[in-house]
Amino acid sequence: MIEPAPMTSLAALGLTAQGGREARITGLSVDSRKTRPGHLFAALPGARVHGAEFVQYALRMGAAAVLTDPQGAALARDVLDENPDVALVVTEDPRAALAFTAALFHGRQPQVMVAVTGTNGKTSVATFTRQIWQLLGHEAANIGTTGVEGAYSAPSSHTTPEPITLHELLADMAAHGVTHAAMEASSHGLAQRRLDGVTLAAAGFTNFTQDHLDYHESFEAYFEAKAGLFTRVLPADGVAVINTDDLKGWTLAKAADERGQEVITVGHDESCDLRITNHRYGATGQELRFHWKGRPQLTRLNLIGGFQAENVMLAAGLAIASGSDPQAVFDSLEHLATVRGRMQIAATRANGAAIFVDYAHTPDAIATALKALRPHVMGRIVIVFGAGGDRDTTKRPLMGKAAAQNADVVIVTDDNPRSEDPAAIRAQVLAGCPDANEVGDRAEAILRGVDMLEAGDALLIAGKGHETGQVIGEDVLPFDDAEQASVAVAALEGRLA
Ligand SMILES: CC(=O)N[C@H]1[C@@H](OP(=O)(O)OP(=O)(O)OC[C@H]2O[C@@H](n3ccc(=O)[nH]c3=O)[C@H](O)[C@@H]2O)O[C@H](CO)[C@@H](O)[C@@H]1O[C@H](C)C(=O)N[C@@H](C)C(=O)N[C@H](CCC(=O)O)C(=O)O
Ligand SMILES: Nc1ncnc2c1ncn2[C@@H]1O[C@H](COP(=O)(O)OP(=O)(O)OP(=O)(O)O)[C@@H](O)[C@H]1O
Ligand SMILES: N[C@H](CCC[C@H](N)C(=O)O)C(=O)O
Ligand SMILES: [Mg+2]
Repeated sequence: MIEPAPMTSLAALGLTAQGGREARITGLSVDSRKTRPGHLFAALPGARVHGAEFVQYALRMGAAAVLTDPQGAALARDVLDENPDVALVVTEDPRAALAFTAALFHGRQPQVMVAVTGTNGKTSVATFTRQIWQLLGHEAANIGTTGVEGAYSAPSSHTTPEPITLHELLADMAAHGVTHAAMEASSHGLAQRRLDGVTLAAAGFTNFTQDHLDYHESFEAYFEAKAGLFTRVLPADGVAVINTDDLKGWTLAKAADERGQEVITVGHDESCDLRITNHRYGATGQELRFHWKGRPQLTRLNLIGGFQAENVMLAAGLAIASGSDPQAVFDSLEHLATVRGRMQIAATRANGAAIFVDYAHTPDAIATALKALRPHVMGRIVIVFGAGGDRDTTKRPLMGKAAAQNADVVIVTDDNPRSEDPAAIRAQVLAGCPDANEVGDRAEAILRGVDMLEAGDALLIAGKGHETGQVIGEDVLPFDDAEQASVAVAALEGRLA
């Protein structure tokens, strides 16, 4: 990683400490266990505990300053009174302050940045945007669930990295010549102000359906978090690129317009700036006809699923919104490659039946993925899926229902049970699809699914996409759906020793 920028006084970071006290800041931390001498420790209100409880440990590790909210200042008052040399910055929204502080501390980001939010499609849109930029000759990367990919590679533990990690990363990307970056804005990331310090040229919205109701209080709170990308993070001179096939898109387009942002609408409606008019589906891709500002365009996409065409259109809109030439963008689309684990053809049986791996892990995504597969498939569609442990429990029966309504054969299995009893999770899913087959072991479920395939049939293995592990309790066991699909085909067709 690069050396921090030389702006290390609190004032240079835009912060004012109580009593005007100054401090020389050598770094930033939110976790007392990672605090180092001279750090500004951000004591943030948490879901479980207030970070101010750890101020005493942060000071023991050598913190020179503390950033917190009034509640945190009260909680840590005794320990701060005993350490009068430590500068204390109190603000109503310390997460937002931390985001701007991290941006100033690290000082650089790729010149052109865009972000995309929505329940489903963020990784796909960010990846397609990066691919378009690369095809146009830019040094580009995407940041999100699958890590940092493109002209710069790094693993990531979050879909939207935390501000300190994020700005350290962006500065390093810029130092390595990355000029264009597309990032995912998760609802957690937006609610926690993780990307408030990023300067965006454009922001995109895909769609809004159920997920994460374990974290957000209500549907409205979940939507408000997403809307923050347009109402708070994207500046007034930024461009909002919005899929209006989802009615919530119109609400966001109005909000963006009211802030003075230019709006590019994407979708099937006649009024859309980037309007999809026709798809023709084949076994390995689709042809797409669309209009840009009323003028027709034709392209072939080597991608499965009508929704991937919508994601491509949103990515094209983001590239145009951030300065690329529209015709050059449209000409690049036929070269786009499948996003790992998103409607990816993982294996094919000797009889031609194809096996797809997809990351659908919400009720809407399961329904969408199955419906999207239908026009590419002449025979039956079999689905193998489960629901993750320690996540929104209310989505489980709805995922089961979506599978039963849209597939011909349903096999319910395990998907990252984490700390929960896998059989109990399966039972909750099965409540929505009582006629389904239940096979707990995911490898066996995939084998059974593959075994059922006759000529013209297809198998959709949903939920894990690019993931390479199955999380059971505290253990992560190696597991890769695409690899298991190949193993199953080889085993059934006698190609294994
Ligand atoms: C639910 C959630 O988002 N939690 C985030 C939140 O943690 P929290 O509020 O539970 O923190 P807490 O445990 O109560 O602790 C409060 C504070 O004390 C600090 N602390 C704690 C212990 C200690 O010894 N010392 C110390 O300083 C913590 O660093 C924290 O700042 O604030 C922490 C940092 O301030 C984040 O690391 C943490 O993300 C956790 C790791 C996480 O798993 N988040 C996931 C759910 C997430 O963000 N997912 C989205 C994608 C979702 C999707 O779209 O699929 C993502 O963008 O990745
Ligand atoms: N535009 C879309 N509309 C509906 N469903 C979609 C759309 N795009 C993707 N999906 C479904 O959602 C799944 C996840 O796609 P993707 O990884 O692009 O979304 P994401 O928003 O990044 O998800 P996450 O919240 O996990 O980061 C896909 O595998 C597919 O099943
Ligand atoms: N980012 C999502 C991914 C879910 C993927 C699925 N395999 C699961 O474990 O539920 C989450 O953490 O909720
Ligand atoms: Mg994602």
